[in-house]
Amino acid sequence: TAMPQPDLTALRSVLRTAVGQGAPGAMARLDDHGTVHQVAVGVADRRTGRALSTADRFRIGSVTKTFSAVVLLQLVDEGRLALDAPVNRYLPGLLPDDRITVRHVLSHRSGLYDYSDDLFARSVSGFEAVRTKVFTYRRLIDRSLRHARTTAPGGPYSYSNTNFVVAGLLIEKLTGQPVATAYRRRIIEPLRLTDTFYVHPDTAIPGRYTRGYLTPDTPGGALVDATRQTVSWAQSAGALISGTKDLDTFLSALLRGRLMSAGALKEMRRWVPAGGTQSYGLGLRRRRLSCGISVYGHTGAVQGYYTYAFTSGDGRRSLAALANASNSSTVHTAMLRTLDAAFCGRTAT
Ligand SMILES: CC1(C)S[C@@H]2[C@H](NC(=O)CCCC[C@H](NC(=O)C[NH3+])C(=O)[O-])C(=O)N2[C@H]1C(=O)[O-]
Repeated sequence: TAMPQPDLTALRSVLRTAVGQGAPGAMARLDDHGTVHQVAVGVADRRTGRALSTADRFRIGSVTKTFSAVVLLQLVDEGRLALDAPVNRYLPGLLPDDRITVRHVLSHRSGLYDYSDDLFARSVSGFEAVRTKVFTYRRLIDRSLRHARTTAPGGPYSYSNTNFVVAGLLIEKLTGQPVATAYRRRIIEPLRLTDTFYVHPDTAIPGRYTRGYLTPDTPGGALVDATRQTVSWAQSAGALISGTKDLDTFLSALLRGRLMSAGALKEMRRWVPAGGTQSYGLGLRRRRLSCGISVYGHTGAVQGYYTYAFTSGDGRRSLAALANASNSSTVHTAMLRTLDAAFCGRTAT
């Protein structure tokens, strides 16, 4: 079925609402069959008042999980990884249960506890305690294993950053390279993503970027400039830096089958329920929108930055949206409506 025309008036209005709800800035880049629409509202820097631009780079949080899943599915295509093999076959002794498979990890059905729940129970002090810290993957996994598992392997979806730290370990073990090299050689260079970087443990965002602001838990508290951080608590689960153009390019290429075999993409799109109108595949979300259209991609929430990167089933209409705020359910709820404006158009309810 033909997709409704995007509603650019609604898109601009939604971004203004997000800024009205406390985000210093909000922006979106919509690539509709090659016709590009770009909207930016508010500021990239509260101190200087510099206007936000869709050319500004930002931290994409868990959209990183989709990049990590792509690398591992390419390794499946290369015959170097089996989705239904135990993780411990590749990383002997890592996990306390040989029944946890690679597929369980990539679909958040491993039962591994999410260590970040402990880290950020108190948003600002939790962030300040780790913002310049450098963790090893194994230290993060050790933090998770101190807790009981949330489900038996292969049980219901239960989102956990720990799963994509395991994914990072698998990438490094199977490629013999750091994840930065795997992202660069397998995705960034082939797609010419000139705004996409993995700089961990460096805290600086290369080139031109928007600052990111963490909303404190106490209502009315001062925003915290969270721009400078290692994101070492997340790494292969959330430390990539990118831009709106690159995210549109990446999601479109992914859904158009340019990053892996048709078989591997089919595996990536085997869905499990993930709450509400969402499903989860392998490092990939599917959201069914108010008009019944489903879109494919991932959201990201890292201190200071909310990212929304989704494309249509045929990969021909892609939206990348960003608010330089976080820990704000009102901003997040507003920003989710960029998807309805972009893909449902005037039929959005
Ligand atoms: C499932 C999510 C939303 S959370 C998960 C991951 N981000 C994190 O796990 C960081 C959570 C702390 C972020 C922080 N929140 C707090 O400190 C709350 N106490 C803030 O908002 O700045 C990511 O990114 N994912 C999003 C995803 O996949 O969409």
